[in-house]
Amino acid sequence: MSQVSLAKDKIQILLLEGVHDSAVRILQQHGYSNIEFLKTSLSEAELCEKVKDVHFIGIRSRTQLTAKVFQAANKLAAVGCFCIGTNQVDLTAAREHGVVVFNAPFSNTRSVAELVLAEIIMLLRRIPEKSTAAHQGGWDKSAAGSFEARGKILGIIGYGHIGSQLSVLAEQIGMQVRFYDTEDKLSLGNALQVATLDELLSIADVVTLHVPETPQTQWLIGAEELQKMRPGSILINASRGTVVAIEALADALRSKHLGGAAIDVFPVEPKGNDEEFESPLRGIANCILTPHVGGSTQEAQENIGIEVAGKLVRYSDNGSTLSAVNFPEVALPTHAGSRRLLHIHENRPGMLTRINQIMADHNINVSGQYLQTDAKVGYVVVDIDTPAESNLADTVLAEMREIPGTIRARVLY
Ligand SMILES: NC(=O)c1ccc[n+]([C@@H]2O[C@H](COP(=O)([O-])OP(=O)(O)OC[C@H]3O[C@@H](n4cnc5c(N)ncnc54)[C@H](O)[C@@H]3O)[C@@H](O)[C@H]2O)c1
Ligand SMILES: O=C(O)CC[C@@H](O)C(=O)O
Repeated sequence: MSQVSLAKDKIQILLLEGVHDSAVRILQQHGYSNIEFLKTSLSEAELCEKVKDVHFIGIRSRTQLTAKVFQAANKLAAVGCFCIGTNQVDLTAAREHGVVVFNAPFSNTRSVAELVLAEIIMLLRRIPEKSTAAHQGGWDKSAAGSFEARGKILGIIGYGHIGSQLSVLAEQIGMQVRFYDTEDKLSLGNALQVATLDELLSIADVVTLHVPETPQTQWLIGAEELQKMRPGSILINASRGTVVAIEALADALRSKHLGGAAIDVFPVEPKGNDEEFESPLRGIANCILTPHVGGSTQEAQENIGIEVAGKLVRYSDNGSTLSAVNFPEVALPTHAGSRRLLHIHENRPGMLTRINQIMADHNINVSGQYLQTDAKVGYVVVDIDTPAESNLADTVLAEMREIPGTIRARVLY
């Protein structure tokens, strides 16, 4: 057996932020037993120390994988984001270090959509403040300021997986859906796309945000945009905390320009359940504050665990990068009966020729070859017919590593 391919029990896996047990189960079922499981996230300094020996890391939304962390992570092959958002990972730095990043693009979509639908109804009925009053011994039995959702206009910003799923659910309770997206989107049911954000803000009774965190969505909703919303209307944000200027929102709620808000994500979130949550929104009436739990249901977390752990296993066992978010995608058949070599390199001309020259020099029979590139990175997978006990794969790997522009190369177990 090759000296350079790592036995599965030597492959170190670090799972952070209490990812669901289903992830551990899947990894163990596939022979990966060297798993460290932590309930919390780690700071950059802690990560830089910890990742030195780690081959695979699993995180959720709190752990920041910065360029510095990738610099320290010499052995890291892949990152699994056990969530939808990948803004917490420096995807460029990961790619430059040959680290493949996976996520779960729709495992918690339904959970977020259901929570937002519930919040729409609760806020239109002013339930948060009535409930708070009742807990304090009050009895606010009144219809003033309480409305049905039926017939109201729901304005969705970002009509992707979550936005469009919510659109379907909201129509089922009689809401009229309008949406704004920077891309042309297929409208589901009777929903209609509007041309500008301003138009959406000026017509909607409820505005809800479902955009990713990008430079374009940072502070997308500030004081000016809030002023453009209809008096008494409602704002919901379960996307990312940097999308809404939170002080401006607090002002708009205190002045009663807005009738209510539900916020699940914040510019700064506590690192763990023991840290105090600070926000200018605390104590404001008709404002639901939730601790970033839009996707936190048993169903979603279990599915995410299975999906992302499965992607890590397929990459580790087979080299498959299908659905990676920062890497050329290659879907590969299994490689029973051959040794599989992976070569990740800067996308320069002539790389494949050089790899094939090494095979020719050793008179190796190549039984399969796969190449995928993007603007920056090339990914070549080569299956070679060589007996398991031969050290030829090690020799070839060593020579492949010498090719200028090589980022990372390995031979699969
Ligand atoms: N609160 C939670 O627990 C939770 C759970 C899951 C996802 N999220 C967040 O929700 C976001 C959306 O998830 P999704 O699965 O629907 O993503 P998605 O990629 O399917 O959809 C995002 C949509 O936003 C649109 N968009 C991008 N920039 C825009 C802009 N500037 N203006 C208008 N539209 C814009 C895109 O074209 C796309 O249609 C995720 O990126 C994540 O940050 C939060
Ligand atoms: O579970 C999490 O930490 C994040 C959930 C959500 O924001 C996501 O991006 O999927």
